[in-house]
Amino acid sequence: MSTGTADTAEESAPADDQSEQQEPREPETALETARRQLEHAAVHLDVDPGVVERLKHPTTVHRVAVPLERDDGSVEVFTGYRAQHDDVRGPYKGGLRFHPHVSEEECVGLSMWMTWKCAVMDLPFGGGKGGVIVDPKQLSETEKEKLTRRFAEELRKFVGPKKDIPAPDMGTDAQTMAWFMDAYSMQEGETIPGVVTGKPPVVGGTEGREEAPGRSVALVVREAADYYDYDLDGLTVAVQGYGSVGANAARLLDDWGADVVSVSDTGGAVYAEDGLDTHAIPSFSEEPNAVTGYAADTDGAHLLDDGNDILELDVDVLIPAAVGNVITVDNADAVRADIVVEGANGPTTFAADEILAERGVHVIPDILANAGGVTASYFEWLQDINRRTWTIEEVRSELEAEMLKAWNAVRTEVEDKDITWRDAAYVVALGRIAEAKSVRGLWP
Ligand SMILES: NC(=O)C1=CN([C@@H]2O[C@H](COP(=O)(O)OP(=O)(O)OC[C@H]3O[C@@H](n4cnc5c(N)ncnc54)[C@H](OP(=O)(O)O)[C@@H]3O)[C@@H](O)[C@H]2O)C=CC1
Ligand SMILES: O=C(O)CCC(=O)C(=O)O
Repeated sequence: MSTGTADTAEESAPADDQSEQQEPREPETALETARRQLEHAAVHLDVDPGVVERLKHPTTVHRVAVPLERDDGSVEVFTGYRAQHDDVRGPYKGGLRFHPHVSEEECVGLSMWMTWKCAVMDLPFGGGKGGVIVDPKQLSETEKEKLTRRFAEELRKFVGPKKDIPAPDMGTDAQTMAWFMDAYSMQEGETIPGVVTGKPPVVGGTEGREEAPGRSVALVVREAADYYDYDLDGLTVAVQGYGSVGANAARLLDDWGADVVSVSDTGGAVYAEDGLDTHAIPSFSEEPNAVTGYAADTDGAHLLDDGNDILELDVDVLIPAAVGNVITVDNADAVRADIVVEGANGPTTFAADEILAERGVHVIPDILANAGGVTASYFEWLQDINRRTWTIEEVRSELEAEMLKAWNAVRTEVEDKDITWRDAAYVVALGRIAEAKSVRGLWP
């Protein structure tokens, strides 16, 4: 975080000039992982190498200074980014993160994953991602609002319902999106709900957006369990991260009969052999850091020695749903789950992915598994444009239909080409993007 220094708002050159020949460090940055995944998957598709090369780079990265007057009267200047990766299929789309580890490189990597995610789901969007380097837990509600409004003002020229549509991600939520939409609309002189998605329904948000990424993770777990002949009833599941994605996935799987034996947050991981009562554990937005309290108060539940041990539990399905780079070369051999369903973006490094593949662990990638979030965002965008609201039942049923369509498209590539789920998801996405580029005649 920069304090008291005036980084002027500026548009920086694409953050992409590192040597691609260097041996990647472990853990890799999101950008390194995204590029290596792209190269790996492109081999399985007859696609112009020029297109692949272009897709390793973002179109633009906006870097802005976000000054904030704190409640005590002092002024701090935070740095924010918006990376815009590719828009051949439609406006840039992707979340905004408030987190101390936000960086330009991370935003670029995450924006690349958004491009693939939207293409896997066949949504008319490209990929974007942004954020502010800040720990939102250290800000009061008023400070969060002021920071969000100023960030929206700095990004105003670069976003819009037909240009780039932000949404929630780590450390941001529906309230953040409402402030962002209000600040943007005030500058534009009219209410423009479609500038962001993930808003509260009362200001143009859709029902079901908050639960959607977790719901899609649960749907994918259900399909993967069925594909690999596991019974959903009694399926053992561990979930790292008990926020928007993790808690919604855990609770739905619990409702469907799975045994969610462990969940975690930054305070630690709680374990109960017979399954946890997931509804009794408050999620991050309901009460941050509540997992440890639940463990202390509940018979039959205990904390694991180290929160990260959750990744090495002997369960049928592991759902990393917190942050990136948690499965690395250091622990990939110790993962004992049969199936990993990625709730977070980029939880598995490229090298760890190879280890898991060699060991026969099936990894269902983020760009498919957590795509329910952006799919519900698409539904919200449609509702905003049409000034018409959908019921929660409509959202859930359309979401399930879209997820099954994407799952089947990816499964077909897995079976036809005998490749991993990640490569298959990339093949589906890349095929659509390359075709769009070819038809539009965009070059490079
Ligand atoms: N929200 C969305 O719409 C979407 C989010 N994602 C991705 O899902 C992931 C989680 O996002 P989201 O659920 O929104 O985030 P939230 O901010 O709602 O929750 C994050 C959760 O992860 C926990 N956490 C953070 N670091 C660790 C760690 N090292 N070990 C264990 N738990 C940890 C937090 O714990 P604590 O409470 O202690 O801070 C919190 O419970 C991110 O990778 C995000 O990009 C993907 C698709 C859509
Ligand atoms: O809903 C969206 O637009 C994007 C959500 C997101 O950031 C993600 O899927 O990683």
